[in-house]
Amino acid sequence: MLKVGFVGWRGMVGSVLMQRMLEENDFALIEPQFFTTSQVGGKGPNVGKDTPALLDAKDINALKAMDAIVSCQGGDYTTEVFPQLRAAGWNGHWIDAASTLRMEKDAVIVLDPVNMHVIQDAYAQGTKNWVGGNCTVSLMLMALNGLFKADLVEWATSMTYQAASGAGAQNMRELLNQMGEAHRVASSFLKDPASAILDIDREVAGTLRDERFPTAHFGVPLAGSLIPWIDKDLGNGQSKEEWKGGVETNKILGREANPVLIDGLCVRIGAMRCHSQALTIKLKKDVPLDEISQMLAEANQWAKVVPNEREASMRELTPAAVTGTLITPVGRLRKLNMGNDYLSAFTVGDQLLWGAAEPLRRMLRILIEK
Ligand SMILES: NC(=O)C1=CN([C@@H]2O[C@H](COP(=O)(O)OP(=O)(O)OC[C@H]3O[C@@H](n4cnc5c(N)ncnc54)[C@H](OP(=O)(O)O)[C@@H]3O)[C@@H](O)[C@H]2O)C=CC1
Ligand SMILES: N[C@@H](CC(=O)OP(=O)(O)O)C(=O)O
Repeated sequence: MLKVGFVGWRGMVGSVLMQRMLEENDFALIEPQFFTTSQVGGKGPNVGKDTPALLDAKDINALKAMDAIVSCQGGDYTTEVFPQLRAAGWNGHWIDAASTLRMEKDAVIVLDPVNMHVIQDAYAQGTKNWVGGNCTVSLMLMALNGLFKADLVEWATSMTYQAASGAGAQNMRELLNQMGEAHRVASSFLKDPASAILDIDREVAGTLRDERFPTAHFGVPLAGSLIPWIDKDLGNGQSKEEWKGGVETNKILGREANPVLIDGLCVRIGAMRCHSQALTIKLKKDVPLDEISQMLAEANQWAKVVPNEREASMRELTPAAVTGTLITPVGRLRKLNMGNDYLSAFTVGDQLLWGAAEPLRRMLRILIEK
């Protein structure tokens, strides 16, 4: 049985991973060892079987005893520990949620429903570093898999609506505190059906701009507003999140030599854990919409096509409908006025499931089944 070490299992991504592994009965197939950076000697999570006490996640000798290590601990941990482990001669499989190693030559970005061929080729060539993709990129590829498989995409722009969870657990809490504060200042007006909406709006706008409004994590209000920048400023007008859209998509697809052009704007909105994105896709040729829908629906079992109708879009193509599920619905499919080779699409996906934990879980499963 594969000895698998888990680091970062009690964080937000790690907890979702544990939940999914329990649902799929993965722990029955491995010998798990849990690590920690803060609670050495403590008890690991309940995974349906006895596990040894928590070991120190920085103890290279303890880590070296593992056949595979799954880390959801974060980029700083990877930067510190991974090179030491390899330098110490460890030759096991490293599966990571952090972005640190994604673009390294000896690492594969894993999203097996989309790039099983890339994973299998790399495995055969001895690759041992497997990294989960950026959530926005993975969710876009899960939904649009059919179009990429058919090599129909000449270029695409992605305009995103990204949830608070992408910024971390503290940011989700802050969003709710901001919502609460906005409601609090308006509550006496809301109780009075005769109150003027512009009075309510003035109170809310006032608190959003008040220096006491809770913004320690986002830096600015998100509730009642949005933030049109995610991740670092690359200095060329592009955010790092936007840069990832192009480079990670092509690396996942194994198309670095012949890249598909992907670019867009990434925006944070007040959703909890589902990222959405609106795409404009330039097709290589005019393909009828029914054929496109069929390709998308057949590409993988999670890419559900939602009819481009008001009711269905409002009910099925929203963060509220998708949160906590593995489906990556795609809808608003329409030929744009620019021409029959211009397609619009809208997708939604849970950024902690397919956006983070699920590709790692499935990669571990691929290794278990080898
Ligand atoms: N958030 C996201 O949407 C995504 C994140 N990722 C990547 O995954 C990695 C981890 O992110 P995320 O899960 O958000 O990180 P978290 O901050 O939730 O967890 C990271 C670690 O913090 C420690 N920790 C300290 N206090 C607590 C607490 N109260 N509850 C839980 N854990 C605590 C734990 O380590 P210990 O047990 O050792 O103390 C935990 O493993 C990052 O590299 C991120 O880039 C990837 C895709 C999406
Ligand atoms: N940057 C993403 C979340 C994330 O963790 O991305 P990455 O794994 O590429 O660092 C977001 O804010 O929504």
